[in-house]
Amino acid sequence: MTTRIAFAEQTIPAWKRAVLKIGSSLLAGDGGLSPRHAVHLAAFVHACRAQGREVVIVSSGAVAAGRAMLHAAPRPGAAMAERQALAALGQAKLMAFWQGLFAQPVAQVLLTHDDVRNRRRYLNARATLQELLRCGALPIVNENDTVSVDELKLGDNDTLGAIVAALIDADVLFIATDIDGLYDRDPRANVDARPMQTVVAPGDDILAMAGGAGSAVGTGGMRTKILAAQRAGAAGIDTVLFNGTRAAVAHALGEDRLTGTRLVAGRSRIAARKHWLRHAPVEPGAAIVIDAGAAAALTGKGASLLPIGVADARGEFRRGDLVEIVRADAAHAAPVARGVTQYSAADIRRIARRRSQDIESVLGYNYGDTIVHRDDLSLHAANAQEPQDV
Ligand SMILES: Nc1ncnc2c1ncn2[C@@H]1O[C@H](COP(=O)(O)OP(=O)(O)O)[C@@H](O)[C@H]1O
Ligand SMILES: N[C@@H](CCC(=O)OP(=O)(O)O)C(=O)O
Repeated sequence: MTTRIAFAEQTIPAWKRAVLKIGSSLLAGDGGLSPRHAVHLAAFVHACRAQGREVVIVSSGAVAAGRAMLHAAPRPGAAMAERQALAALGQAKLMAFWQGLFAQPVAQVLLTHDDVRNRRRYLNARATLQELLRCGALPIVNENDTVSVDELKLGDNDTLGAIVAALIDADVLFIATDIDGLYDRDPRANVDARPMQTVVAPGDDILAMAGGAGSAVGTGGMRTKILAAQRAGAAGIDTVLFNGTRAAVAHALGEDRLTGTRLVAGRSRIAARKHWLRHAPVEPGAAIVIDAGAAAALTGKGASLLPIGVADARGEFRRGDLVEIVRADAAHAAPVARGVTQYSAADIRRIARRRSQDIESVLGYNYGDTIVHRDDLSLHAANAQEPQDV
């Protein structure tokens, strides 16, 4: 009998914020949700939080939980409406299941494709997740299956994990599954499949190694995990695949020791973000108009843009749009920078030249002290004092 070659242990870089995606294959037992593997994953999350690290869970399992409530068997190819109904039945069970494994409050976050495609909803989802982390809750994300018809569907929770990782600016995406990691061939069909321990910038050759789901409850298989790693990598985020059925593996991971596959992003997070800021289309005709003092603060001090240095807003744009930042004095006509605005044009006209502390009293609400945060801002080449990527 041939024994499959085992993965060796490797150290992964220290991280502060992570997404942990947990597949149905780890949660669904014979009679619905089973804590058998989940307890080890909960212990991993607990250990990370005890070290001051932040974790957002992306958990599958609603469909499997709903199915168990109806005592129905898995049906590959079940109609969309059937899966949606099962998810609606099982989602509350899934949250109760996780709450039973954690002392701190868990928070349910359900997302569809629309929530991340639409810039404003994206920002609102991000703000909610950040606030949940700040107040010490444990966010547990799933796809909002009830309303996810084809064009809204993210498709699988591996993709959702990558999207959430980018959304919260995570350092790493952990994907817990029922196999030790990525092999160079589908290990179900090939006993001599070889472990892939570290892959830098996984491309199509790596995708070609990955097959479909391994169980009746899993949906995407290794292929969607590699696609998720590519998506996370485009945002500069590493992905780690590990076997969530093995308590010792989950325990070691809490100490940055990995037995599994590390898929390393081909670019840094800052480079990915700056690249997007520099190349994404801006709102046509829209600009935030700033004074000379603000221009000096942005270009010379690397500061965020505050309302005190804003003179006006040009054109119409909404919170979350990417807009040009220009100087009020006609002698400096070229744009200074571009950035993602936290406030709409209408709001900016009302809070221009005001102190950040006054935003709330002027608008009746506030989205923070800055009009454009430093991280959401890219200086134009003529002003840039930071290296430009391509
Ligand atoms: N090249 C490969 N390396 C590792 N696993 C693979 C590969 N190709 C296909 N698989 C299958 O992918 C399965 C994991 O995906 P899936 O069943 O969707 O689980 P989950 O519910 O955790 O998302 C494994 O059990 C394995 O059978
Ligand atoms: N949203 C679905 C999960 C879909 C999914 O991608 O499942 P899996 O392949 O097990 O991660 C559910 O909660 O059942």
